[in-house]
Amino acid sequence: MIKIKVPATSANLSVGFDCMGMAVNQYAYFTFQNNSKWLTINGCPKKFQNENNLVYKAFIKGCRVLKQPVPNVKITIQTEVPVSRGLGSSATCIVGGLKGAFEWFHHPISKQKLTQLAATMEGHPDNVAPAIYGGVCMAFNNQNDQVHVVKYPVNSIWKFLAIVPDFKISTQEARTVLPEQLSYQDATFQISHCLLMTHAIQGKRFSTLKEAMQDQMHEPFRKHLIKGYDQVKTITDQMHGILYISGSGSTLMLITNNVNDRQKIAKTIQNQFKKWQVKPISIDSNGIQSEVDINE
Ligand SMILES: Nc1ncnc2c1ncn2[C@@H]1O[C@H](COP(=O)(O)OP(=O)(O)O)[C@@H](O)[C@H]1O
Ligand SMILES: N[C@@H](CCOP(=O)(O)O)C(=O)O
Repeated sequence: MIKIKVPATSANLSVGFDCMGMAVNQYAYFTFQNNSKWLTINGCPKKFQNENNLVYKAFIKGCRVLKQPVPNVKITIQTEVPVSRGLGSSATCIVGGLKGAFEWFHHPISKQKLTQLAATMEGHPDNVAPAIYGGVCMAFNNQNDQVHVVKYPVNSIWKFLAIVPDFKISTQEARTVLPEQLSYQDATFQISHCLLMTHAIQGKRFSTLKEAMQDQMHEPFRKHLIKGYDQVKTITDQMHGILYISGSGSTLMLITNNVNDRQKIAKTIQNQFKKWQVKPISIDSNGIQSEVDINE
């Protein structure tokens, strides 16, 4: 049996639209086994238990890349990553399915190649890169469509809180609200703030990270999709927190520099949003893990 563990990811990190992401300690587990039927998929909502399942599609893509026939397979999914909440559930499926195919045919695959294939399926590399490498990553495709990944160190002072609303936002839909063009002024603002952010997360200064995490590229257009955003932003601003929309939402990610503030903010938000999940989260530094169990 092939067992694969893929971390959830929080993409964009405020000012790194489509190129920055962070792996976090919530996981999707996928197993791939021989099957007498052509396909069985367990452990996910009924509507995903068919050939359109993203894990299976990625598995097929992996088989095609290897020029191998698609085998009969039983896929079991067990996941802590909520669907369409901006925590990279689709990236876990794509990365897990591709890796599953390479393991199936005992074919090693480099992290770079896996990122390349996964980013092509996902359409942007900012979730798949940290899901594969772990930590905070910057990733982009160059003009020859080769993916570049850089992993940034993060100071252990930063504490994270995932604020997960009780409603979904599909990434596809959240991309339709973005404008088609950006002015030079906004581009300069964004580049400078993203550079500052990559510097600030390595350091300890709260005011520098807060200054850096002011996005102009997607949050102003997406925040209206998240009912409660303004309320949460007011609380976090007043209580020594930094807030950004995780991926395309609906999750809001809070950053503080001490666990006491994080706990107080969590309590205040949970009191006002009883149906939301408010949970401390930390960085996963390993990325995808896989093992083949020959006894199962
Ligand atoms: N557990 C799962 N089983 C099957 N498909 C899943 C699962 N989790 C996510 N997906 C796929 O990923 C899609 C959600 O992707 P997306 O809207 O980008 O949200 P997210 O921000 O969570 O990545 C789902 O519509 C489905 O196709
Ligand atoms: N850069 C993408 C990231 C989407 O992340 P997800 O976790 O919501 O799938 C975007 O902002 O559209």
